[in-house]
Amino acid sequence: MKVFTTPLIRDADAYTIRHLPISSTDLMEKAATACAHWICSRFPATVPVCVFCGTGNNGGDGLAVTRLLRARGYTAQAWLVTSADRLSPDCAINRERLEQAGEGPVMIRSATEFPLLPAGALVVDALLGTGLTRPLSGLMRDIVLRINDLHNPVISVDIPSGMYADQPPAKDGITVRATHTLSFMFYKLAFLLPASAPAAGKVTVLPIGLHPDYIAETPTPYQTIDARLIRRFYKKRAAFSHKGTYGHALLAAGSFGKMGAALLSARACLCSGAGLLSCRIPRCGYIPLQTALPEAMCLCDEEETHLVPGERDDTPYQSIGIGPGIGQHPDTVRALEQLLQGAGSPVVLDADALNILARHPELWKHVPAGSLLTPHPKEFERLFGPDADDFARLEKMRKACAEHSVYIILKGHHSCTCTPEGNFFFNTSGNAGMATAGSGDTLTGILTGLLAQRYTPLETALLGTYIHGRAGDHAAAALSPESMLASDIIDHLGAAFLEIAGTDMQH
Ligand SMILES: NC(=O)C1=CN([C@@H]2O[C@H](COP(=O)(O)OP(=O)(O)OC[C@H]3O[C@@H](n4cnc5c(N)ncnc54)[C@H](O)[C@@H]3O)[C@@H](O)[C@H]2O)[C@@H](O)CC1
Ligand SMILES: [K+]
Repeated sequence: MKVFTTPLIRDADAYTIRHLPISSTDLMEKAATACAHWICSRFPATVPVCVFCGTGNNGGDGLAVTRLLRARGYTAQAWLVTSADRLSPDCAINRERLEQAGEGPVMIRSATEFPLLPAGALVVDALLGTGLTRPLSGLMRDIVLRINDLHNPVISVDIPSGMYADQPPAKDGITVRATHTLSFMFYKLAFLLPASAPAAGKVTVLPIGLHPDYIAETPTPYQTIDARLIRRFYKKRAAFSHKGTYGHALLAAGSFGKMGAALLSARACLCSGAGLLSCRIPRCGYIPLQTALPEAMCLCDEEETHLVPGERDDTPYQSIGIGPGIGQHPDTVRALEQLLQGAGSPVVLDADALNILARHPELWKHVPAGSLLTPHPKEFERLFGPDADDFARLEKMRKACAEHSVYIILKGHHSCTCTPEGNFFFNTSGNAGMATAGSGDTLTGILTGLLAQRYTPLETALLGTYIHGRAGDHAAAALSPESMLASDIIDHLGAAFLEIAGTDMQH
């Protein structure tokens, strides 16, 4: 799904009004109807609804939602927060409509007029939307602070009031902390970035009928990864295929005390469909790996405890994953250099392979074009230095991917893949239970397994992050986010693949 910036959303709005055609008031009615419908499908009419409105179009949405909820039998009350009486035209129309339908909004002109809410009330935040131009101050700030002090569920209309959609939060700025945000038509960039996203709570994108031509034809560097995108290139296995069809993967992983990382990535690689897997490991890992994963072949290094440069290996691997648990021994640095020099096609680099690269930037010249790097934020910082905010980091990712012709998957709640062309794909699957030891090793294994099956590096990044997250979601549903382990993610990869393959695979 495309992610548009606020100026483009406004263009989409204007284009829709011109070409459908539809009036801006009717478009607001559609948006408000979608919100009211969502509320009705989740909260019974016995729940009182308190709607806090501003004087722009976000406030207009709130006034319309109040009217629509009342029409469906809810006890809904609107408050209009304003220190002046100037309302946007559509907000003014909706104030009038609410008055005509019974009872208009109650004015709040000072924080002392903040109401005592009925017990168990649902709060709707329609104070400010994408028209935010400056940090909250004065009355608006006071009201948001009062809302944040409540213990009621808070539904933000379009975006939490006070949050910028396309720029970092202001220093000392405040924003409504929503339980749930109902975003019109698209995700906002802020919902996908760690500094702002938590305040949005759970985000639901509500279609409001913006013109499909505009959406299809307008380019944007930002997209979310979802099942629809994945199904465009997911390859079902052919009946007349053999293990060679699905590639031979090599994983260089493990050191003394960290053979678990090798084992996790190796299992994940095979469970993602690689035809054959060889594991390049130090000698100490031979018995555990062969015992725990008989499906994998082992290439043991001469050294007992860590990877060292070895003899030339001319096997034509379809993919090579390097990094889980390898440590940073000087011999391992040379082993990494040797592997990169011999690779010839894109590799997957993770964990200590990235830490070595950060300390030995001269190795960059050996990283094959199209390779996939999977840093978590700290590893990213070691590689490219610290950033002032999430947006500065996106810009740094864009430059690094272009300069080195690589794909970077910055791991996080919405893992973000950046391409050498400067496009960003945010993953939407996964959960906090995946913040557990070895979760990254499983991702490396999955990516190496997909690359072996001749998915392109971009397809590998998108399918890999998405399926890793979905497997994590299945694991969390079965075991709870607290109890699930990285190996449970691997155990649920099958459920995630079946989901993507569709129902015909399940019989
Ligand atoms: N584009 C769409 O898809 C649609 C958008 N609609 C709504 O329209 C909203 C945008 O409406 P507007 O552009 O009128 O903007 P807002 O409703 O966000 O507010 C704009 C007003 O707030 C003032 N303002 C800005 N920053 C402020 C601050 N820190 N403190 C106090 N006042 C401040 C502005 O000067 C302006 O008067 C969206 O968020 C959405 O809720 C819907 O009504 C219809 C469809
Ligand atoms: K809002």
